[in-house]
Amino acid sequence: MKEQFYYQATQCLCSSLSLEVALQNYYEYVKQYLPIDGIFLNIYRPEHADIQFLAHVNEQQAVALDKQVKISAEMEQVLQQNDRPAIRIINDIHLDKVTSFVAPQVIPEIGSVILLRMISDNTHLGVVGFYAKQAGQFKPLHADLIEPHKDTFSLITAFNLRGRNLLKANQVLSQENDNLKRAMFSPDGVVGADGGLKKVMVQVDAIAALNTSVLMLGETGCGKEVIANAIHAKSNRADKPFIKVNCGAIPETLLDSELFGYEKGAFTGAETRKAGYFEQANGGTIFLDEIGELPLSAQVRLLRVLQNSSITRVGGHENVDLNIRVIAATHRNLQAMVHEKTFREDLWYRLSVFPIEIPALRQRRSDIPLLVQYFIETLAAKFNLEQLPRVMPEQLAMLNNYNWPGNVRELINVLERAIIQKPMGPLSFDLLQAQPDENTTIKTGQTIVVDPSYASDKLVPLDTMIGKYISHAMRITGGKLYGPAGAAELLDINPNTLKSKMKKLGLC
Ligand SMILES: Nc1ncnc2c1ncn2[C@@H]1O[C@H](COP(=O)(O)OP(=O)(O)OP(=O)(O)O)[C@@H](O)[C@H]1O
Repeated sequence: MKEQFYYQATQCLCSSLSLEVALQNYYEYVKQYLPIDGIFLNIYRPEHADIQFLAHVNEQQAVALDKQVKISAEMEQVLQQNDRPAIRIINDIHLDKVTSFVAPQVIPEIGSVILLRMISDNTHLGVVGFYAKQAGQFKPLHADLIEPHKDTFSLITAFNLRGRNLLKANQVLSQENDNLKRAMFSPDGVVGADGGLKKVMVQVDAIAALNTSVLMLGETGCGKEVIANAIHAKSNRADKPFIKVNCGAIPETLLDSELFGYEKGAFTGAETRKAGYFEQANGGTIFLDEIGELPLSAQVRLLRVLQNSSITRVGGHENVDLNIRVIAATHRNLQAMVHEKTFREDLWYRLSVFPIEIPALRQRRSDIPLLVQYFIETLAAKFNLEQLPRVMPEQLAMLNNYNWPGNVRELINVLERAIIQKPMGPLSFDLLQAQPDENTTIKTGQTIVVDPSYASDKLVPLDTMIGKYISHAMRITGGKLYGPAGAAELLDINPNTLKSKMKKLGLC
């Protein structure tokens, strides 16, 4: 019977890597042979002068514990006596100084207990306590039954402690990793805030708290809106609206009503009063993207609004006072436009109080690996991938060397395409075959070879060709359709016509 009991009980103890689960399985088995109400397991930690409870099981629960009980120097002396018996029956807990002090602090209802010492590498590791709520429950035959389990208990506890230490080390590492990421990715979602955009972020920090207008300059897709967002998030308007207006995407005839709103009955179809973007942004920040695309007539009205800090809705007479911070952005050379008289000088002065120039991605290549990692994580979450796809070094080198005319937006598109094609990775990237020269910009009318294989006698349906050509243009612009250097401009077609063509061809 003893062998059978030993065998079965050992099997239970080795049934799980989780201490409390193993202990529960063990308890369920041995309680058939012992008058016990529960089992606890603790270790002695001389370096902390305490006893740490690791697990407790009883009829109701099986829990992992991390509870420490400080002990006196006198109690420590007792624990350090190596000649203490391997197993002891304490039928009245009050008769044992250490146990009566320690055990009730974690498990209040102990009347009697059998303590099984665990030894590891010749040192006292701790004890397993088989307890009953009532006093006087245990006999030597009970101790005889469980005494052979002490080595197995010592072993699984030592392993569990090693596991816990590894887990702690892992948690520390992952915390450090998070801290590093936070430092790299900055709380406002600006990747490279500590790298290639450091100078920009110094300017952001300097200007955020003020109400000064900011003019954001930089190529398309380089992150002007991201930085505008960061300014807003760091300002005392952070809990107020941030309204983005793409000045290049609003048809000239609708500009006034979109920007300044309208009164009921102002024009056919104006059935109710509507607040424009400026009113919606009141108290917060308005981000006027593609400001260089505003026609001259609209520039005058914008200047007036900025000077008076108020608007008048279309069809109305009342002035609506505004408290707004203006951030404008453009990829154009506004100063040159001022010289060409396509941008008003007075508006330029008004907007360019504090210009911030965002460097192009190719001017801060050191941010590319960070951006790649960040967007792979973002896209993996978007596509519900369980594992992050890998990027092989030679592919990363390719991304590092590429010219990035569409900047970060193009990088996101390249990564998204690669992930869609091979979600498990390793990712390979489909960059523009001909790497544009550093100083080359793509101009309207420039020849683009879409796919040389079509330049043969074998003809394809016209829509296929058009679809391919549009996709190619979108790739070049990093997905930008509207505005200067957008696909519509490159293809010399009205953006709305292009959009509907894309819809028809299933491209968007
Ligand atoms: N530093 C960055 N950190 C994280 N994401 C970025 C960063 N820069 C750009 N992005 C991402 O790249 C994309 C394009 O950025 P954004 O819209 O800010 O560029 P933009 O310069 O305003 O473009 P456009 O001139 O076409 O309006 C966005 O999805 C944005 O989230």
